[in-house]
Amino acid sequence: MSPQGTGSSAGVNSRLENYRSLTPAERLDALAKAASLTPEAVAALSSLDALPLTLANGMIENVVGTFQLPFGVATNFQINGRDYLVPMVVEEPSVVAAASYMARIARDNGGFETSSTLPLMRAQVQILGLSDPYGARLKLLAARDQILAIANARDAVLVGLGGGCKDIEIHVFPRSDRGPMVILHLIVDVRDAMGANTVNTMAEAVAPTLEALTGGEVRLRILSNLADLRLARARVRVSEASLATKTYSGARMIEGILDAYEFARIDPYRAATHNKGIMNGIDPVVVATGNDWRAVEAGAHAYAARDGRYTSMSTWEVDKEGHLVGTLELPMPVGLVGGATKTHPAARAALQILKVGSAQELAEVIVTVGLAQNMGALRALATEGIQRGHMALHARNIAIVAGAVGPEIDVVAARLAAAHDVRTDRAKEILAEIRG
Ligand SMILES: CC(C)(COP(=O)([O-])OP(=O)([O-])OC[C@H]1O[C@@H](n2cnc3c(N)ncnc32)[C@H](O)[C@@H]1OP(=O)([O-])[O-])[C@@H](O)C(=O)NCCC(=O)NCCSC(=O)C[C@@](C)(O)CC(=O)[O-]
Ligand SMILES: NC(=O)C1=CN([C@@H]2O[C@H](COP(=O)(O)OP(=O)(O)OC[C@H]3O[C@@H](n4cnc5c(N)ncnc54)[C@H](OP(=O)(O)O)[C@@H]3O)[C@@H](O)[C@H]2O)C=CC1
Repeated sequence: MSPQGTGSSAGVNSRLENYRSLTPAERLDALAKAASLTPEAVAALSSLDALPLTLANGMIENVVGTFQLPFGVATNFQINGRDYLVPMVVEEPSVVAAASYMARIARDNGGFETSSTLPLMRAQVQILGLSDPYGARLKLLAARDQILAIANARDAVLVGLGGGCKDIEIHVFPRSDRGPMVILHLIVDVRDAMGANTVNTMAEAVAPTLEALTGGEVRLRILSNLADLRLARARVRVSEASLATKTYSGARMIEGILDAYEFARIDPYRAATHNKGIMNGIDPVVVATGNDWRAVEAGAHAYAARDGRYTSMSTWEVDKEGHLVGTLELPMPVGLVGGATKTHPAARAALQILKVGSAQELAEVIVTVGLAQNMGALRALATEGIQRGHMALHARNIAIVAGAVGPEIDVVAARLAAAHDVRTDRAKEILAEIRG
């Protein structure tokens, strides 16, 4: 069986109909054709040894083996008029399905729109032992060009690419439990890198000069994961009609989504779960592309608390035409070079599937998937509840836990889902019946 595309204006067609009903091998074949994958990328995705031990041993310490996770592809994404197939590495069922479903609805409404800022990262240098922190601030500001020159001397490659240290900021904490603190921020355009190593090198390089300029003593020299100058944004606008189901009207769906959003906006207990739903979309793409998901998580949650109160990362509202409008803006420090992006063969294959031309474009795609995932979860929660769709897909996991193998897995899962009774003990009973 082969999926049929329904056409798209440019390059890849992400509308792969019947994709879910294929076998993994057939899906990979269809993906290879749709995304024109190289034989190396196909081999990396089909191999049971996608990360050879020799490579793994070079990546971290005390390696004893490798750990595999499912690699799926979300379909239907259209962003700024261009189609994207989205690689997602995740252990949780219903995430890829929900992203694909919401992308399908968005696609029928013109797709997602995105934008982003320049890839600017912050490195912090902590200066202690000062009795005149405001005086030190002015000395540092006066030496701005000297500090930029020292930082940029550490990365000729980056400067040659148009990046490098562009500015400094001084943050003064006149009183702390450890005395006055002056924190110098290096603002660095890291181009297509995540940039942590790059900015850390620069922070360490400028430290002796900062001590000489201020008479203080430098302690920490490290990037900030609150990358609030490196933002990616996504917006979706969908009609009432496109949200309607057999059971719920579009108007009821929108009211439910607005109630759910308001709950997350005012209550941090709900906001944490709402935002986890957003990260359900974001982390799998970050992991698939070999990027640092801890950095992305840290930045996203810190940004959600930037006004001093933890709240929803996304917003949901209704425009004058009655359409539901969702937006998401997050720090998105991800790269196409550096870290594991070029080391891990499957991460290289993921970037080939995405066909992004810059780290900024990758960041925009990732934030879009987060917004789609949020819409999927709210749509389910605001009406039928999460369990029907999620547990039906989780049933296959439960079948495996109960001991089902091969074709038994789908048979047991289908019976669990049909009875809306997805439990391991029930799965064991069904398995015993099948095996006679
Ligand atoms: C799960 C669905 C999509 C089913 O929804 P459905 O209405 O049963 O789906 P459908 O069978 O009508 O299919 C519609 C589309 O969904 C996709 N789809 C549907 N099934 C599959 C599948 N098996 N494999 C691949 N794709 C699938 C696919 O794109 C398909 O269109 P097509 O392209 O075929 O024309 C829906 O119930 C849903 O979106 N639920 C939400 C799921 C979710 O949010 N999961 C996250 C885990 S729960 C959590 O951790 C977060 C949370 C919820 O706590 C966050 C929060 O509280 O805010
Ligand atoms: N708190 C945190 O989040 C921390 C994270 N990390 C880790 O740091 C790693 C990411 O650091 P990162 O600096 O991105 O990685 P790398 O140092 O591996 O790569 C960045 C370098 O690649 C070179 N480069 C080549 N082409 C480009 C291009 N187009 N754009 C930008 N740079 C280019 C640059 O110079 P050159 O060729 O001269 O190297 C640049 O300095 C991740 O593994 C992360 O986990 C580390 C410390 C802390």
